[in-house]
Amino acid sequence: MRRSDAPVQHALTADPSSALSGEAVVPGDKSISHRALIFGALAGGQTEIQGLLEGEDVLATAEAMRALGARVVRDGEGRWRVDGVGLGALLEPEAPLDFGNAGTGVRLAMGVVAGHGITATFDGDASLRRRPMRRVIDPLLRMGAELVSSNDGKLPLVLRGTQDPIPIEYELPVPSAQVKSAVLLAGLNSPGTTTVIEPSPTRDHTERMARHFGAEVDVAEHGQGRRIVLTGRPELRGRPVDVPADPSSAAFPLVAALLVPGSQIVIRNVMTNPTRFGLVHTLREMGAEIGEENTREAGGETVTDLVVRHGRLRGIEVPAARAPSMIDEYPVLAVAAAFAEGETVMRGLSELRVKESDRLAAVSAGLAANGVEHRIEGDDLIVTGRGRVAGGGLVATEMDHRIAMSFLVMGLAAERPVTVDDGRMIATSFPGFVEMIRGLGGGIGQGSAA
Ligand SMILES: O=C(O)C1=C[C@@H](OP(=O)(O)O)[C@@H](O)[C@H](O)C1
Ligand SMILES: C=C(OP(=O)(O)O)C(=O)O
Repeated sequence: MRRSDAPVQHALTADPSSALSGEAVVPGDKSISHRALIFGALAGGQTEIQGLLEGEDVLATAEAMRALGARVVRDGEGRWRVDGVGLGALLEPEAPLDFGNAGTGVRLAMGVVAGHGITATFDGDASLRRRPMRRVIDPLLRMGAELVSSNDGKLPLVLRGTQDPIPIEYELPVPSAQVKSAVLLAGLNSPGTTTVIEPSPTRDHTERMARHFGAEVDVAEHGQGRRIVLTGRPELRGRPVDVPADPSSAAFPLVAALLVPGSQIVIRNVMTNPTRFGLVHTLREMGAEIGEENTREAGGETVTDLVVRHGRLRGIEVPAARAPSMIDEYPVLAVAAAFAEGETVMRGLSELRVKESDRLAAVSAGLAANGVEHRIEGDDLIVTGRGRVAGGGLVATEMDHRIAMSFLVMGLAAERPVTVDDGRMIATSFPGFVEMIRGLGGGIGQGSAA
C-alpha cells in the first residue's frame, strides 16, 4: 500500500544495474555553500564563489541574503558573486524569509538576524515546519534576541535581533553544527567573546570560514569535544571561496560502486575534512576498498579523488561518537549494511529523528519494504545483512532527499527494482543526481515499478 500521497508521476525507479564505471561528478559542499553566501553577505566588499551547490536549499539562502541587503549574482555555472553589506549593517527584510526544506539555512540565518537590530519572519516547507527550532532559539534569547512569535517553538516564527548581542558561553545540549554556527554567527556582532563548547566535534566549516573572512577564532580540545572562542566585531572582508565536492553527496555513488558487482569509479575533488569523513572510515572497516589519489589543498580544505571498487562488505559496530562526522550518511550506510554479511550495529542515532524526516523511521520502513531484516533498539539501528537484497519495494520519501537517493542506490544493487514515491526533494541537495548515476551506467527512470 502507498504510504504517502505523492502523485505517482514523481516516482523514480532504480533497476538492478550492471557494473558502474567512469567519473562521478558531485556538486559543491552544501554546508560550505550556505556559509559562503552568509559570510559574503556579512563582509564588506566582494566575495567570489566557485563551485557553489546550486541546490534548492542553498538557493533559498541566496535569496534570504538578498532580502537582508546583500547583492547576490550568478556569474555562470557554480560561479557566484556576493557584494556584502558589512557586519552590523544588514537590512530588515520586507517579506518572510522562506527556507524551503533547509534546516541549515534557516538556523544559521536565525543566528545572523539575532545579532542585528532587525526583525525577520522565518518559514519553510511542511518538513521544515516540523523540525525543532528551540535548540537555536534558546541560546539566541540568552544573547538578547526576542522571540516575537512562533508555532510552539517551530516555524513559522518571528525573531527580533539585537544590535548589541550579549557575549555568552554556551555548552551545546546536542552535537549540532547548526546550533554552534547560529551562536557563533550571532556572536560575530557582539562586543565581547562568544564561547561554544561542543560535547563532541561537529563539522567546523563556520569556524574555518570565519577565520578565512578575517575573524579570530580559537579552538581547543575540551574533553571529548571542543571549546570554540570567537572574538566579536572583527572586520570581515570579502574573500574568494572555492567549494569542494560534498562528501555527503559523494556517499551515493561511493556506496553504489561498492555494491554493484564489477564496478570501478572515480569521484573527484571530494572534501576529506575529518569532521565529515566518518562514512569512508566506516566503509573501510567493513572491508571496502576506497583509494585516495591526488590529495591536495584547495580553498582551505583537503580534497582528494576517491577511487572505489566493488567488494564484499561485512557487518561492524559503528560507535555513537562517530555519528556527528557522518550524520547525514546513515541512510545510505544502512543500505550498504543490508548488502554486507552479518550485523551492522549503528549506535547513538537520536539526531536522525529530527532531520528532513524521522530518518530512523523512514530507513526502517524502506528496509522493510525491500525485505531487509533489521531492528531499532532505543537510538540504535541494527541491520542484518545477508550479502543480497530482494528489493522490489516502494519506499516513502517523506520529503527527504537522502531517503530518496539512498533507496535508489539500493535498487541499483538489489535483485528487483526499487521505487521511491517522490524524487522531487533530491533537487534540494543534489540536482543532477539521476543524470550522474546514468552517466556511470546505472538505470534510474521515472515512474513506479512497484
Ligand atoms: O551545519 C551544517 O551545515 C549541517 C549540520 C548537520 O545538522 P545538525 O547540526 O542539526 O546536526 C547536518 O545534518 C546538515 O545537513 C548540515
Ligand atoms: C539534514 C540535512 O540538511 P538540513 O538540516 O540543512 O535540512 C541533510 O542535508 O541531510
